[in-house]
Amino acid sequence: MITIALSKGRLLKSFLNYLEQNGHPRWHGALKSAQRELLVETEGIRFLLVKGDDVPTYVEEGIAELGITGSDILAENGTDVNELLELPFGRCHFALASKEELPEYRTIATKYVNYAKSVFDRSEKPVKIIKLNGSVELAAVIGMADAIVDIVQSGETLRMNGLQERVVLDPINARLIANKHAFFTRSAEIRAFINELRVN
Ligand SMILES: Nc1ncnc2c1ncn2[C@@H]1O[C@H](COP(=O)(O)OP(=O)(O)OP(=O)(O)O)[C@@H](O)[C@H]1O
Ligand SMILES: O=P(O)(O)OC[C@H]1O[C@H](OP(=O)(O)OP(=O)(O)O)[C@H](O)[C@@H]1O
Repeated sequence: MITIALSKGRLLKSFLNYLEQNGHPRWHGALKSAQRELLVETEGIRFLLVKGDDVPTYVEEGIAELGITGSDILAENGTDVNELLELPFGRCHFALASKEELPEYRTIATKYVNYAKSVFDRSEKPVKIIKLNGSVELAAVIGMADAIVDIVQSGETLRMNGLQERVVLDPINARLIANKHAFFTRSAEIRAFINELRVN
C-alpha cells in the first residue's frame, strides 16, 4: 500500500477539481467524500490529510512515500525530499505588497520568513522581518510593517485592504514530492500513481 500526504485545505479542493476533469481515478470518490477523516484508505492507496506545512515532514520521515503540497512551503521549509513533478493546480505567486510605494521597505511582515530573507539577501540596508501566522495584510494596513511578503492569487485580499502589489516574486504551484528512499524502493507504485494523475 502506498501512502500519500495531502494538504487538506484549499489545495485538496483544487486537487479534487483537477482529478474530476482529468481521468477521475478510482480513489477520487473516497477522497471527495472525506469530511473530518484524516486518514482515507481506498483501492490500495492511503491518504493522510494534514496541514500543508506538515506534508514535507511526513514524507521526509518516511511515513508517506509521496506528498502533495505547495511550492511556497517547499521554498520556506527546505525539507530533504525529492521533488518529482509540478502539478497544474494551486497556482498563485509570492508578492511584495504595501499601502504606499516607498524607496525602500525596511520592515516586512510575512508567514514566509526564510523566503522573505532570501528575497532581501542582497539589500544593502538591514531589513527587519516580522513573523505572522495569518492575516498578514493587516500589518501593512496598520503600519506595523512597511510591506508584506505573501501569497497572491486573485488579488482580492490586497484590493479589499487598500494594498498594492509592488514586486511580483516567484510563481507557486502544487508539487508532488517523494521520500528519498521510497523513490528507489517503491518506484513501480510511485509510477502507477503518477500515471493516474495524468499530468502531461
Ligand atoms: N490564495 C491562496 N492563498 C494561500 N494559499 C494558496 C492560495 N492559492 C493557492 N494556494 C496554495 O495552497 C496552499 C495552502 O493550501 P491548504 O489550504 O490546503 O493548506 P493548509 O496548510 O492545509 O491550510 P491553512 O494553512 O489555510 O490552514 C498554499 O501553500 C499554496 O501553495
Ligand atoms: O489573492 P487572494 O485570492 O485574495 O488570496 C491571497 C490570500 O489568501 C491567503 O490567505 P488565507 O485565506 O489562507 O488566510 P490567512 O490570512 O489566514 O493566511 C494569502 O495569505 C492571502 O491573504
